[in-house]
Amino acid sequence: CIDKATYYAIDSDIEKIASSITSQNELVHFYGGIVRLAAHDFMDHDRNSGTPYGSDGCIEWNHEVNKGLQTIWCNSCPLTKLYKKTYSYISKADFWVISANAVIRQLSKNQSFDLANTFLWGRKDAASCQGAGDRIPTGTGCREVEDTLLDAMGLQWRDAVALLGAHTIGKGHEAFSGHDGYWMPTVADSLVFDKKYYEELILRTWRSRNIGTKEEDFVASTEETHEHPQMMLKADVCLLYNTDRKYPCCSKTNRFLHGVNECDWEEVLSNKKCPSYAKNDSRMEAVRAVLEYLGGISPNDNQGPFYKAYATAWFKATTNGHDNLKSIRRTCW
Ligand code: HEM
Repeated sequence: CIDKATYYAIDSDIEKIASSITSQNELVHFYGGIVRLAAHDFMDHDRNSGTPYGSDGCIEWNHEVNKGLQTIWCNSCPLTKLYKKTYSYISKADFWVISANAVIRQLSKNQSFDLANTFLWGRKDAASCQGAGDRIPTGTGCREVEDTLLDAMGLQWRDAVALLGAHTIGKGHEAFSGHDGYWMPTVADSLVFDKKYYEELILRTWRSRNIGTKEEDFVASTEETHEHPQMMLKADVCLLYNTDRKYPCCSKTNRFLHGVNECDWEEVLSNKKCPSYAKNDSRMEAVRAVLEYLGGISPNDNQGPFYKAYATAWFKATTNGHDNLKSIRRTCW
């Protein structure tokens, strides 16, 4: 049984670990890594396979795509130690989802976004999940998002767009995925779970980076990126622009900084505008979702549409493939 007291005890234990981390950069990775861990556990679900996997506490740790997760879950990692010391009577899969829920609550605006009411427990851990790593998307674009999140996991575009909004927290690492940078302009912004991901996506000039390598992605053209590069994956930018059709490209070709076109800082890309989707393209559903989660005309602080969609998508993703999960009780006694 998992009751409310246990659920919130995990939340507060994670807050305690976070408060002991003094470096902001490490804190960003601690928080971001926990949500990524839960996501990698559920993104291997394939409803069309004889081995559907999903949220089952099983990850192919040595797979390239999971690099970096071992800094969150390992014998000496605070999260793992917490689990082993106090909560090992519940499944790892449940613990990872509760931990990610805790991160999201703690980093949400006014700590108001609490996923406790939609949390279900009872996931069972799998001892092995061979091939699971091959199912996790690496960021090549929207064909891959369709294959994984839509076709295999059975989600809608609006769910996929909401889940990718989690990139508002955390960062990419040169040493792990090879994608170096934060999705947000500042480290402080990367510690807030809000709709800023969509604002950044739509408002900035994004130009292709790492062209011709397997780390192809986008970097923001902005003077605010002094402390670190601000980046987006192809899987992020393709929610608005058809980067599967044209890459390299630049999202806004008519902006200038110090007299130089923002697309032409490293490569000349001002003649390669990222194409919009045709009106009848099924991916317009993704574009419409991005616009919806902006919450109205900018600037505004309306987190409602994003939080609502995220809760729906997160529920589907974390319960996928399970049919016997239960709500948390008021008390187990
Ligand atoms: C198409 C799907 C996705 C792709 C291609 C993708 C790709 C990536 C990549 C390449 C990184 C950087 C890893 C590193 O270098 O440390 C990353 C980090 C992250 N991802 Fe995703 N991701 C996807 C979906 C998701 C989902 C569904 C979630 C959660 C709902 C999520 C949450 C995160 C978070 C929070 C981080 C930051 C990790 C940290 O700070 O260490 N991602 N993702």
